[in-house]
Amino acid sequence: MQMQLKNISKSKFDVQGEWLFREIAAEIRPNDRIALLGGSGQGKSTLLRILSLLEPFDHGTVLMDGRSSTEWMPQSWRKKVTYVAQKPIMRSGSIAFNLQTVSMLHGGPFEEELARRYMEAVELGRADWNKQAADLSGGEQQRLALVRSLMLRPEILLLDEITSSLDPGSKQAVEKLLLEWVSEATNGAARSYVWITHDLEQARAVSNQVWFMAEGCLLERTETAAFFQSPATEQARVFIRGIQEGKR
Ligand SMILES: Nc1ncnc2c1ncn2[C@@H]1O[C@H](COP(=O)(O)OP(=O)(O)OP(=O)(O)O)[C@@H](O)[C@H]1O
Repeated sequence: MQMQLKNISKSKFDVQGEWLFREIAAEIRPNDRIALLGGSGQGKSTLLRILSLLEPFDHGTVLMDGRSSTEWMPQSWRKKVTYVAQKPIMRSGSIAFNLQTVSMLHGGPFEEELARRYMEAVELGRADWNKQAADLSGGEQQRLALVRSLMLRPEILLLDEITSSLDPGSKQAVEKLLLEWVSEATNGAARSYVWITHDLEQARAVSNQVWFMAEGCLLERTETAAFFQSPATEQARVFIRGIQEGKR
């Protein structure tokens, strides 16, 4: 699955004639592992929500396999491209009910073995499936939401700070699972992800490319090692230094 972003622009909702971001041009190719980096409020989440057709945009075109998003049924698009939010939304009911949501929505059989494998991989293997999802901790909900998204068998995952509430052990488990996931295929089609993170160690570990947003633009789009060794822009240098100094 190949996605192309052709000059996507989004205006600020509160200021006429001003842009949240402008003319974002990029592509997501099979097997891409992209870390989307940038300061707070750049519109990274908004961009991912746009790419999963959860939000409109003002200018430009998004294409999947050469067809514009306007030619796709949103449900068909979202079956291939799944956005995983930072704040998980649980359906009221049990863990089992939440896991079965996907098959209910798509009218297919519930793939229990797959669900158990993913739950195990995110260290929720011992969870009681009869427990109310609302009673899980924030980090547990975050992992359950990821498993639910994986059950959709997407080809492109758009991950929005999905380990922000996790302890280091669970965070590593999620990273390992997603690295395995992206190396496998969905019905013969290669997978890819775009992963928003503020954790530079994580970006290094999970990505082979970086998209860096600043000043309302996609300022850098480069191979991960090159981005960290010698960022091309002053903005990226300041951004990396700022995070590193914040950690000391
Ligand atoms: N049209 C718009 N759509 C969405 N957000 C907008 C818009 N116009 C202005 N904003 C503001 O821009 C910011 C965009 O937030 P968004 O979550 O997309 O950024 P982000 O880069 O993901 O930030 P963070 O790293 O803090 O999560 C918010 O402060 C929001 O209020």
